[in-house]
Amino acid sequence: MEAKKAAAELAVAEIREGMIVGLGTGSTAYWAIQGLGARVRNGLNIQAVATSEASENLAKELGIPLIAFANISEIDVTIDGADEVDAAWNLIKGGGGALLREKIVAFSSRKLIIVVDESKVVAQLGAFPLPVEVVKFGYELTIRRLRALGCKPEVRVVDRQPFLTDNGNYIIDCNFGSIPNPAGLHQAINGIPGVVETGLFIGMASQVIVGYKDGSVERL
Ligand SMILES: O=C[C@H](O)[C@H](O)[C@H](O)COP(=O)(O)O
Repeated sequence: MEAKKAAAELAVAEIREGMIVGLGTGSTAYWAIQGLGARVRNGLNIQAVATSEASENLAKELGIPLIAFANISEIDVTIDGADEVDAAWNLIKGGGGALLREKIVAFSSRKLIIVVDESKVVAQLGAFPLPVEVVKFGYELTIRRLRALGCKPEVRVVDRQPFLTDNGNYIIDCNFGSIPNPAGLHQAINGIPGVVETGLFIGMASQVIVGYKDGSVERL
């Protein structure tokens, strides 16, 4: 917890008066939203957009003002977590199932700050099963096409029910073991009809902040 919190707090320190801020999802982004809430209570004037219903609810509880997407063209800074980060700052995201909204928000963000603890930093992506969001229609066929790309795909199940994203879709966790060519794989998966988006974030991170168990933090 200390590692995630320390990384999140350093990211929150970069938020300035008047910014539009993207709120990530997950246990590390949670600390960033808490930190932002504290700064808002101390008078910081910002507006936020959220990458999940959970983060939106948390922002509301903390009194962080939210702005509709219709009223903005760009987000100044988004702070979000990741499941894996490689040396080129390519990411696997979606462990919490929020990858589609996260990618939509990240794509329109001038700056994407990724906050992780040290366990997420890897030499090569792929030990963490890659989350892929797919529509329900024909998902059995979509899974076969995913398997043909060399992974062991599994429909994500929570409480013995297929997990549904905030968008009403399934998540297929694709265990590749290792992903030597993240950009190529992202393209191949997104080429399968039925796939909505992959959890591979290629060249999107502008900054990576790593927290360590002893509470220290490092910018990569
Ligand atoms: O869908 C969830 C997101 O991509 C999270 O940012 C990611 O899974 C990391 O979450 P956490 O900070 O809880 O490890």
